[in-house]
Amino acid sequence: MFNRAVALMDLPPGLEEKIRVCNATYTVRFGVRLRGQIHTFTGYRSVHSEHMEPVKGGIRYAMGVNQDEVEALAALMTYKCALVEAPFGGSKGGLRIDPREWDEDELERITRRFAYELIKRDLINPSQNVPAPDMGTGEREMAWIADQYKRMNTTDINGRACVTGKPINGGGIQGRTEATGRGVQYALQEFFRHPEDMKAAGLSGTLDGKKVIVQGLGNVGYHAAKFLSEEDGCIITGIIERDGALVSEDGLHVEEVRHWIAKHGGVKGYPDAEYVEDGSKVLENACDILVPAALEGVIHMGNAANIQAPLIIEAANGPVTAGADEILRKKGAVIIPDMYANAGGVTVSYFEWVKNLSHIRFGRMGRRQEEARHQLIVDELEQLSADRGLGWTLTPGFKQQYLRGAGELELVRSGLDDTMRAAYQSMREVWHGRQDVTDLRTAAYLVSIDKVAASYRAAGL
Ligand SMILES: NC(=O)c1ccc[n+]([C@@H]2O[C@H](COP(=O)([O-])OP(=O)(O)OC[C@H]3O[C@@H](n4cnc5c(N)ncnc54)[C@H](O)[C@@H]3O)[C@@H](O)[C@H]2O)c1
Repeated sequence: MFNRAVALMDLPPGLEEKIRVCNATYTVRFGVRLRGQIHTFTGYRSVHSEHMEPVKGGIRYAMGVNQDEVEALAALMTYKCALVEAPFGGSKGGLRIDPREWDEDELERITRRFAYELIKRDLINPSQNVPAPDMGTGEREMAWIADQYKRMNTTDINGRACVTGKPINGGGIQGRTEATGRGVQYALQEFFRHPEDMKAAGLSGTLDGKKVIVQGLGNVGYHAAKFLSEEDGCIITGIIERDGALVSEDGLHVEEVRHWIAKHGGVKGYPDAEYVEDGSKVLENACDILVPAALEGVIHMGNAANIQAPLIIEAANGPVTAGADEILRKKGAVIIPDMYANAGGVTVSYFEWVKNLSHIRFGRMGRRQEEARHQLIVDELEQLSADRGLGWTLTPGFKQQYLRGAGELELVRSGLDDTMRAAYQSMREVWHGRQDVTDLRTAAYLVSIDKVAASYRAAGL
């Protein structure tokens, strides 16, 4: 898919290869004494592109983690950050572990040891490499990593910015936990503002009443499904989880299904819905919008022709394989690509990082006369960015809300909404503006590779 895009670009000779390759991948194997014996774990941190630093990307805990996967995900982070103008290069990390096999104390020891290995090599560092949550990790793991960094760098005043997705009382920012799911919602809201785009998928009207199937009720899928059903009137007709799927044409109650899973360990037995043991078959059910929000490669050459959804939004990273992408495009389905669709997480991570580095409390100060102070802070942040060539930009909505003394959550939401709208506009200008571009993924690649190339050209190699 990268190749399809670069074939349409006029890059200087050799730059395409420089952008494509992953700069470095560090593999770590470490032992932790647990349950009376030493267990050896394998982890990775891959840096795809350092055209901007720090580099950024989540840390995933899953048994399927391997070098190829983290490198592909690190590359995706480069393009994602460029597309939403978060001033970072791309990185990704992973630990080959099934987190459900270990209790909390054990996971803390494993996480701290993994973090130690990465911190001592500057692969976790506020100015060089800043991880975030991904599959199998969340704010708890990020808090352990931040604390580990602090212990090893006691005098680093910017230490909190070494990782994002932290809990609020540990230097996090409001709205980060749900940011990726919220971004999926904003992306769909933006798509449904454009009749021409809806028409391309054979859809019309608004999100209200649209039938949605979601795969994965984890961090991303749960929040996306919750917001779409509670705030936009979507009907969640299918939820696919590890142990099977639930189907109900009348709509599933996302919060209740989530509670059921927490209590029973899976969806099986949930009342008032049909249970389908082979959950992946439900990806093929008729609906208006399909939201794969769990694993990569779930829509492949083997099932792509059977997918009935006219609109697929890639909430997960890489849920549609390259072969399936082609089949779906030929069928006329529209795919909102991962590099845009799930960029809400890194966008709000960027706000958290800026908050940590600026040592400024975001949000309401309580008094009208604070407005002048807010203006000063905005001016100072922009000046700092200009002086140091950091490329920080405060979006117009964010600035407006900040100046009127909005709370932190409002700031985060408006900044995220601005970002998702602007990035969508940049993709759709290419999608509709060029005869040789017929899909949003190619458009997204063109926009982002162009930005990465511009950075390399400006910096020199
Ligand atoms: N967390 C973030 O901020 C973030 C940001 C960008 C992209 N992503 C991507 O979104 C995807 C999901 O991440 P997450 O953070 O929500 O992970 P998570 O671990 O919170 O949730 C994953 C969910 O998928 C379910 N699942 C696992 N195997 C499944 C299967 N075979 N069939 C159906 N469901 C299955 C799990 O039970 C779980 O509910 C990943 O591709 C991740 O890279 C996450």
